[in-house]
Amino acid sequence: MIACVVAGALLIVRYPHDIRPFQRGEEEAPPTRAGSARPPPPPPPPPLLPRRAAGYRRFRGGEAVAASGGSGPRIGGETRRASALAEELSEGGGGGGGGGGDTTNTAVVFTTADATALARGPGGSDGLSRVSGARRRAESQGDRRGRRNGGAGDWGDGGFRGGAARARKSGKREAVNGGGRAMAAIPTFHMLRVRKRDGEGEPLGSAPPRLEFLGGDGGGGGESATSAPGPFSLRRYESFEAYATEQSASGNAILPVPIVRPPGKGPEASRSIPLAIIIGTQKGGTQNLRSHLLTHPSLSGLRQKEAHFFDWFWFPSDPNKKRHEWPGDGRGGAGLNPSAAGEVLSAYADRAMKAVDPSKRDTMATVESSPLYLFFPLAPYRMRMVLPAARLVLILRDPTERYFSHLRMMMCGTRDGETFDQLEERLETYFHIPGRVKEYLEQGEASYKPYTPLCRGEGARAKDLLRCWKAMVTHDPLHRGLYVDQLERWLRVYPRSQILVVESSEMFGDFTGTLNQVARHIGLPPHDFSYDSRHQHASAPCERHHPELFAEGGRYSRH
Ligand SMILES: Nc1ncnc2c1ncn2[C@@H]1O[C@H](COP(=O)(O)OS(=O)(=O)O)[C@@H](OP(=O)(O)O)[C@H]1O
Repeated sequence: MIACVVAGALLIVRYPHDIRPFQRGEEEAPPTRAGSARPPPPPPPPPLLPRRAAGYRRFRGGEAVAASGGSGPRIGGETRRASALAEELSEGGGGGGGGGGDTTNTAVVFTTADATALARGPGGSDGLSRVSGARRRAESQGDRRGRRNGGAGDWGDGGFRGGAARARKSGKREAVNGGGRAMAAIPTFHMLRVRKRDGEGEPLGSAPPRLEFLGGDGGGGGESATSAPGPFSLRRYESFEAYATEQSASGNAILPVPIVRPPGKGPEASRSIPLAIIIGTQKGGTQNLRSHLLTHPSLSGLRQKEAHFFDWFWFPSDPNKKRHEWPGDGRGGAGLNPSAAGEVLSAYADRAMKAVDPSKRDTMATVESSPLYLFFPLAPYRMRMVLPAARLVLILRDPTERYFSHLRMMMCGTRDGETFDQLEERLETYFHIPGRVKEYLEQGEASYKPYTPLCRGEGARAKDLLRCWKAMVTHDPLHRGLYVDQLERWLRVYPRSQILVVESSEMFGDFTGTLNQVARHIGLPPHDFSYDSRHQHASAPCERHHPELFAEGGRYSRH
């Protein structure tokens, strides 16, 4: 019995399956029999692409149409969820009602797996066989571990272990690169539009999901889009606690943005919390958007672009607290009382409002942008606890474009004294990046399964979401493009009306138009924005360090 328990515990330590959002079906690996000398069998390789047929026939609400306007192929169960979410995102909220007929075009972002299905075409199996081919090649290298871990990825042993890293270390780069040569182009078509047909859509869920760890009134998720937040105003409060008290009494009503000046201190000590928060996506054009918004006369600047207050980089001042603990995380649904919320807001103001532009000190309203918020599973819940009326802005970029932008950024990021080889090694260890990019993406697709309901926030508690996070982040550049799951979590806690979703491509095509749209959403008075290309923060210059790696056929090329 004891041996059994120990063996079971070892299994859990070796393969902490409950932190693998995509692999929960495998989590019940049978424990070894007590007394057996044989080591526990390795877990089966992760399944190939998720089965698609089941959900999709039931989806009658939307016809996937390629952004180019052509009829798209029929796509699977995950898409159904994405499409249902799209309805939620569409003007007027989710559900089958509402007039307009065949008119609603909604930005939807599909997963890489969906994109593979698209690339494959209706009824085709090419994508699957390509992935299988890669696995077979890995097997033929005779490296079982490479097959298990490198062929499709493995979340065990404290992180994603890639065959690429191992093959590279053991000089077997062929094992990694060889598969890439035979593969077809990476599907790049990850963003579609869904044409919703009147009355046929299946809503995401008519009842708002109950928030189990946030507590309170169950959050705003599932509420239909009612009114836009409206113009913002500023009000001076004695303390953030006073603001939090009023906020908690007023439910989700949008209160004036609080300005608090600590007693006995001068105006330079005044703080306010940001008026609006750009929550992502990383590499979506967030810096450019924020920089331009801050040219608005009603807004002040911040020293840091990213406050990282609600995410992993939250550093509590109390050294006894673990870094990842955030006030309220462990309260099992009790949420925060106004006094605790006041403290949190004060810390947020300190952090986000560090260096207000002196010439604009009277304005005291600003915009924060931390693109990690979208991806960090606890961020929506944390934010909702203290900022139920936040005005959120979300920029979504084609996941493939986003991925390559992310990659270019990382490949520029050598630390002091670090050689490029060392940088590659480091990224390999953390994110399993090198090897051929094509293969990396295909491996990601091969191992992709839709997030579990838990990792999408259904019934999740803080500790569950932290586990999900640890699994996601090991494959960060790929997973950040899986927007559906990320959005679902936000929509559980914030009403649709508070989240403005902008597509990068549209923003890049009409920047001032987007600025006006965002300004309206966050309640700024109209302003004649002009575009300044110096704020773009393009990562292209980094490519120049190693153009051969990014050129066609190079290690980081798209083809
Ligand atoms: N106007 C316009 N036109 C075209 N492209 C634009 C524009 N504004 C921002 N960008 C591109 O957005 C990428 C940077 O995104 P972020 O600022 O969100 O990056 S970060 O998350 O803050 O690191 C970065 O993408 P890449 O150059 O592809 O890496 C920027 O070039």
